[in-house]
Amino acid sequence: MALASGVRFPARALLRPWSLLRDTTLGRSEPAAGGGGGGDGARLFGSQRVLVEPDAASGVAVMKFRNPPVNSLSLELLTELVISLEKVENDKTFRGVILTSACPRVFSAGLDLTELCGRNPAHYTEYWKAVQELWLRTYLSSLVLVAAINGACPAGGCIIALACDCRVLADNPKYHIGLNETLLGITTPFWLKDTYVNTIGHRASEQALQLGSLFPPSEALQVGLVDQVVPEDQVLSTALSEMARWLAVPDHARQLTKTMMRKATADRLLRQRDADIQNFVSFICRDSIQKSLQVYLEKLRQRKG
Ligand SMILES: CCCCC/C=C\CCC/C=C/CC(=O)SCCNC(=O)CCNC(=O)[C@H](O)C(C)(C)COP(=O)(O)OP(=O)(O)OC[C@H]1O[C@@H](n2cnc3c(N)ncnc32)[C@H](O)[C@@H]1OP(=O)(O)O
Repeated sequence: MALASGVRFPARALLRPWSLLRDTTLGRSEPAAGGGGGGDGARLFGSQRVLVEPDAASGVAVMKFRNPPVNSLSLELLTELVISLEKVENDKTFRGVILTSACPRVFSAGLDLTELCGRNPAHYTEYWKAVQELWLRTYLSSLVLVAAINGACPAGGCIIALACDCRVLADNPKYHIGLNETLLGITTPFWLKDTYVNTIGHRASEQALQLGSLFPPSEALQVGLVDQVVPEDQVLSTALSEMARWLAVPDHARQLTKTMMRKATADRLLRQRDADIQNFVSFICRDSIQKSLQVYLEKLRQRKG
């Protein structure tokens, strides 16, 4: 699939990209933002793991991750998110997207650890390209992106939220957000570190990244990781109000300003994408890293039982 940033998608997506977008119940979905959703528009954008509720009247689409139980970012979910975002972005009806979760209590558990364990280098290469692609597409999107964080938001979940223009978090002490990679025995790639620094500053990032801090809502607000913390049942309505505030600004001026603010960070990755992939693959293939990840995954599984 030819995308602006040059990423190649899984063979099945390359052969039949829309095979990933079959399904769905989308035509029957609830209107997103004050009516007008559903119908053919919804059918056009949604997929099995990404539910899209478009509202042509407001120009806003609500995009819900639907990869139970915890919206882990599998290769399929990453691919479907990129395709859905691209389709919304290419439809001039839309000026904004709200990213949220259709799974209870979890926004996203981050990268799918089963994609990082026990696979071969070709798989890791394909997977990391898809991670890069989603980040570039969200971080550089000309649309206004608002994260309506209605659940736990560790690691890769936080990365998606950080790429948005604005973050609204539900006020539930269980809904932690942050980059906890070090606790898994892995490190954060430089471009995600840069995004963290851009959001919460150097000193706070230095501490939080090394400690693998996951912040409860009040602390996330205090450190500037999120912009608003609101009662759980008001997350979506607050995200829609935030969206209206951002959409009140003329698109061209806002988009140019966004590009001006984000270009240097994105360019750092764009200049060395292949090297970043190679770094990732050789890092993740190390026996010690594989062992750490497997121990972490096993702990997660046991915690449940
Ligand atoms: C030198 C060069 C360096 C280059 C760069 C190198 C490396 C880059 C590193 C890449 C960055 C990685 C970032 C990541 O995103 S790693 C993923 C980190 N994620 C987490 O730590 C979150 C783990 N999950 C949780 O904490 C919880 O699941 C929860 C999200 C808080 C939800 O809790 P709960 O509702 O109680 O659900 P369970 O814990 O019972 O989970 C249900 C089910 O899901 C499985 N699972 C959970 N998270 C993941 C995951 N991320 N991937 C895959 N599977 C996951 C969990 O094991 C349960 O499965 P079973 O039902 O089979 O037991």
